[in-house]
This record gives sequence, structure tokens and C-alpha cells, in this order.
Amino acid sequence: MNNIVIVGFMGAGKSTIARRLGKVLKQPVLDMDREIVKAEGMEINEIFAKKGEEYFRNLETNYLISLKEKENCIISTGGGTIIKEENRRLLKEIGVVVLLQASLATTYKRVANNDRRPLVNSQTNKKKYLINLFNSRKDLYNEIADIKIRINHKTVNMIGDEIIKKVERLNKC
Ligand SMILES: Nc1ncnc2c1ncn2[C@@H]1O[C@H](COP(=O)(O)OP(=O)(O)O)[C@@H](O)[C@H]1O
Ligand SMILES: O=C(O)C1=C[C@@H](OP(=O)(O)O)[C@@H](O)[C@H](O)C1
Ligand SMILES: [Mg+2]
Repeated sequence: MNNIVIVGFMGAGKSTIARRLGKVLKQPVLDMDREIVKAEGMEINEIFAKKGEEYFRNLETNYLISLKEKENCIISTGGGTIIKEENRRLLKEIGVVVLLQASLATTYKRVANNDRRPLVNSQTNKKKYLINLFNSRKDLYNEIADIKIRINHKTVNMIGDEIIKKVERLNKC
């Protein structure tokens, strides 16, 4: 095992921090969205548009099952991977779960004007939609987190270092 699994809401920095951890720890990085895009030969937006969200959620579950074999990897999840109970169970099996916690203000700033997230793109009132989605998922992230990191106003390097320290401490226990 010894994998590090990064969870959190859209825009919290999961993909960015995973890349940083991979570089510092010299471990392979698996970004679920990126791996799914590669396997399907379609961008996330296109998968949602052509096949729907449920299809995408099943791809996430299948991908998580394949991760059970992995060791010493840094895994970046999608913001909605934690929705399904089966996925939450799989994530706990796969590695130490690190939650990146961003404020709604930071989230909105990072996500609202980026067109790569289909769930947000399609909304006319993006702010209201994000607030509701954020609140509906909060408890699920907290439920599975072994380590929680507040990311507001911190650099990528600071967050990476904090994660490494906390994972080391946890592994010593
Ligand atoms: N600590 C940080 N400080 C400033 N910007 C950040 C930080 N972490 C990530 N970002 C930026 O926020 C945006 C969302 O990051 P990303 O890694 O795609 O998040 P996620 O994978 O959680 O959706 C990107 O533009 C990224 O460059
Ligand atoms: O929150 C979500 O439901 C989603 C988050 C996205 O990943 P990021 O959290 O990396 O943006 C991506 O998996 C897809 O657009 C759905
Ligand atoms: Mg990401």
C-alpha cells in the first residue's frame, strides 16, 4: 500500500499538489481524471456530454478498483469521487487519505471561470450551485480523511511539505 490519496472539492489543488508530492517524494502520480481521459480517449467535458455523469462515476469506481494493486503512488481523485459509498471504502483501502480544505471564496475564484469542469460549466448561477454542492459534500470528505490540510493562502510547496510531515507522523503511530 503506502499510497497517498488526495481528496477535496474542485479547485482545492488536488492535481497540482499530487504533482508536487510526486516530484519531491520521487513517486509516480496517478491523476484519476487524466487516467480516465486517456483510457476513454475523450475529455471529461465530452464524457459528461456524451455519456452522462453516471457513466463517469462508474469509470471512477472501476479505476479505483484497479488501484488496489498499486504501491507507493500519489493518487489525485476528482472532486466527486467521494460521492459513492463504494468509492469511499475503496479510497480508504488504497492509501492514506489526505483532504485539501479550501474556503468557498478560494474555490469560487479558482473554479468559476475555468471551463474544464462540466458540472459547473452548465450552471447559470455558478455561485449558488457551488455553495450547495460544497455543503452537500463536506461531511463525506471529512468522513474519510486521515489527514486534513487547510490550503487557503498557502503555496504549493508549503502544502506539499505539510502533507509529507503529517503522513510521516501518521506512519510512525
Ligand atoms: N496552493 C495554490 N496556490 C495557488 N494556486 C493554486 C494552488 N494550488 C492549486 N492552484 C491552482 O488552482 C487551480 C486548481 O488546481 P487543481 O490542481 O486543478 O485543483 P483540483 O485538482 O483540486 O481541481 C489551478 O489553476 C492551480 O494552478
Ligand atoms: O467535483 C466533481 O464532481 C468533478 C470534479 C473534477 O475534478 P477536479 O476536482 O480535479 O476538478 C472532475 O472529476 C469532474 O469534472 C467532476
Ligand atoms: Mg484535478
